[in-house]
Amino acid sequence: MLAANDWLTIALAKGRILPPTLDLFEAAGINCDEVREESRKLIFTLEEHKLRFIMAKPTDIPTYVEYGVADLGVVGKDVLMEQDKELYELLDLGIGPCRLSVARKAGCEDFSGGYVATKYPRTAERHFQGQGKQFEVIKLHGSIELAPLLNLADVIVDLVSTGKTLVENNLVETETIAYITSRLVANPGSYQVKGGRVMDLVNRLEQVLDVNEVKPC
Ligand SMILES: Nc1ncnc2c1ncn2[C@@H]1O[C@H](COP(=O)(O)OP(=O)(O)OP(=O)(O)O)[C@@H](O)[C@H]1O
Ligand SMILES: O=P(O)(O)OC[C@H]1O[C@H](OP(=O)(O)OP(=O)(O)O)[C@H](O)[C@@H]1O
Repeated sequence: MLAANDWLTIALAKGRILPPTLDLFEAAGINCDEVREESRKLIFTLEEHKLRFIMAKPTDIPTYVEYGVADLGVVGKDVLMEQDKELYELLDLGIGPCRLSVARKAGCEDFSGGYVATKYPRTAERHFQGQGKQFEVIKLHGSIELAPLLNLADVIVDLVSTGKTLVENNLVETETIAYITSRLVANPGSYQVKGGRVMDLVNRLEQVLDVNEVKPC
């Protein structure tokens, strides 16, 4: 008989990375139909696989995993870099490819210092401190591209994928800080105690990723 700790709880990010995450789990043999249905349910129990999915905001995923209420989580590298928690990063899932970049208004001078608007204050600080620039970070929660247009900030640090948002707002990308994809992360304690189950899932996902040949972004 399976022991209680043969159950795994996985925190999944609601939003744009949820559909490709479910695609991946399905390809690994885990039927996610119930999770895909339009619903306000936040916890899904998959008895057959002894899995529990919890649906959380992307930026909260590391917290659920850190405290061990989720054994595993799927979250963007952008969030992991910003929060820098003690989690094990087990797999690059290749989902949600984009880059974290610096951008400014087209035609403006290069950034030598000033105001930086971003959802990622710690990452931005590390970046500009490393360049020895004098700056002040303004934390925003979305539509970051507004900041330079309204002269709230000289530059932004934000995610770029197609580049459409920058182009449509007359902004230009000047530096790439990091290439981003979503990662499978583990609570270190869960990794020790539930190693067999965790590695079984990792192996299944790895096989799917091998078939799909995740390309570096
Ligand atoms: N334009 C994009 N293209 C591809 N991946 C992206 C893009 N924007 C964000 N991502 C990735 O998807 C993750 C989740 O983004 P999503 O837009 O769903 O949530 P969010 O805006 O960060 O959070 P919230 O919904 O709480 O505001 C990000 O952490 C990042 O890794
Ligand atoms: O290069 P693109 O393909 O245009 O994508 C980049 C945009 O996507 C994200 O915003 P999101 O859609 O999550 O909205 P938000 O501004 O509310 O965070 C990101 O913050 C950029 O604004």
